[in-house]
Amino acid sequence: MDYLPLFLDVKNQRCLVVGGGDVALRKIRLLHSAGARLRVVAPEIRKEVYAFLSGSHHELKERAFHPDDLGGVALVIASTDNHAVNQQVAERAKQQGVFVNVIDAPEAGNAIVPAIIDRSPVMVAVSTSGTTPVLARLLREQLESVLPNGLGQLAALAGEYRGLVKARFDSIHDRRHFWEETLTSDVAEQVYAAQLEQARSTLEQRLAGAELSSGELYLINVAHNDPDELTFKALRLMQKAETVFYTDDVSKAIMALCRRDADLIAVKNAAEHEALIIEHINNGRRVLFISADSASLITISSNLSTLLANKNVPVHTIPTPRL
Ligand SMILES: C[C@@]1(CC(=O)O)c2cc3[nH]c(cc4nc(cc5[nH]c(cc(n2)[C@H]1CCC(=O)O)[C@@](C)(CC(=O)O)[C@@H]5CCC(=O)O)C(CC(=O)O)=C4CCC(=O)O)c(CCC(=O)O)c3CC(=O)O
Ligand SMILES: NC(=O)C1=CN([C@@H]2O[C@H](COP(=O)(O)OP(=O)(O)OC[C@H]3O[C@@H](n4cnc5c(N)ncnc54)[C@H](O)[C@@H]3O)[C@@H](O)[C@H]2O)C=CC1
Repeated sequence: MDYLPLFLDVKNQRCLVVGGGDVALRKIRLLHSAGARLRVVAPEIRKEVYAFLSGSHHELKERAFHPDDLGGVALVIASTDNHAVNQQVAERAKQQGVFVNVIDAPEAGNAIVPAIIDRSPVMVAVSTSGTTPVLARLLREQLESVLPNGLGQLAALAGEYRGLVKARFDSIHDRRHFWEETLTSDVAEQVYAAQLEQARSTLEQRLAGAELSSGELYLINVAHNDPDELTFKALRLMQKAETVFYTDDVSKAIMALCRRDADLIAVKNAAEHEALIIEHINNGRRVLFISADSASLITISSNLSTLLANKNVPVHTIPTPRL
């Protein structure tokens, strides 16, 4: 990882943009929409910038960059069309310990502006670490087309209820379960259909009536060991599972798609882990057993089915067994 992705609160923070051309305008709009106080320095500043930054808490200076411009700033964008000037701005900013984004030479600076999907409060940012900005844009466009418009409203609504949900469920595990179910339930559909009041009442009903979660078991065979060959269902379950038992023949690329906070347990001899698997399920956890070896999956599947008989535990097997 060459860059650390982070979301910064720049409200009321002084941010310096050196340059006042097309690219600078794009960055100025972005900083402005995040509530920054701007200082723009350039011999020629596009007129849109004046129209845009009319408030008194912004400073516009129609002259070349001077190192004193860095005084008191939280973040710098070097966005002139003069490579040497951009380098100088970057050097000075880094000397002063201020993060700087350089629009014509990312390696000269230490911050990158990503392609952004803004469904505030939900934000998605894509970067190619400066290698291929057009790819970042194309990915952003693809993601835009699959992310519902109402995503921000859903997050805002859920945010209002976090305190109540915390009070309702003692363990983080049950809270997580509640949110995973709720955020993929009718509540989400109602928010997306702009029926906010209805969504609110459905959420409240779920909160009032929700039972403590029961465990689940997912059995996935990844014979191909290639992430591109995974089905949507396999991926969804991999991202739901809180405990993952895996055999060492599963590729790293596939394991990387499991949820980040899952407990990963390496398995040599599946039979030795059956009791532990059952224990996790009985504790209400969603357990995944994943292997590239179909024989070991068939064995564990039939052993666990016997042990779980009459327990009403949902079991999902992928690929679906053919009769
Ligand atoms: C390193 C970075 C610096 C930074 O942080 O600004 C950078 C650098 C450079 N961009 C160049 C060119 C173009 N950039 C765009 C567009 C975007 N560029 C953005 C970010 C970044 N660009 C950062 C890396 C992001 C990452 O990690 O991937 C986006 C995502 C965000 C934004 O700027 O707001 C925004 C898309 C927003 C969106 O649509 O969502 C287009 C137009 C297009 O694609 O339509 C072109 C013209 C096509 C071309 O020439 O490639 C050049 C060559 C200049 C030249 O040749 O003269 C350099 C310099 C170099 O690479 O050396
Ligand atoms: N990061 C990105 O997304 C992209 C970066 N680029 C790069 O960005 C560069 C700038 O592109 P544009 O904004 O379109 O150029 P532009 O010509 O519209 O603007 C250049 C600006 O730099 C200012 N400037 C020049 N010398 C200065 C100095 N000493 N101090 C302060 N300001 C100074 C000018 O007054 C002008 O406002 C291009 O040369 C290209 O290398 C181009 C496209 C996309």
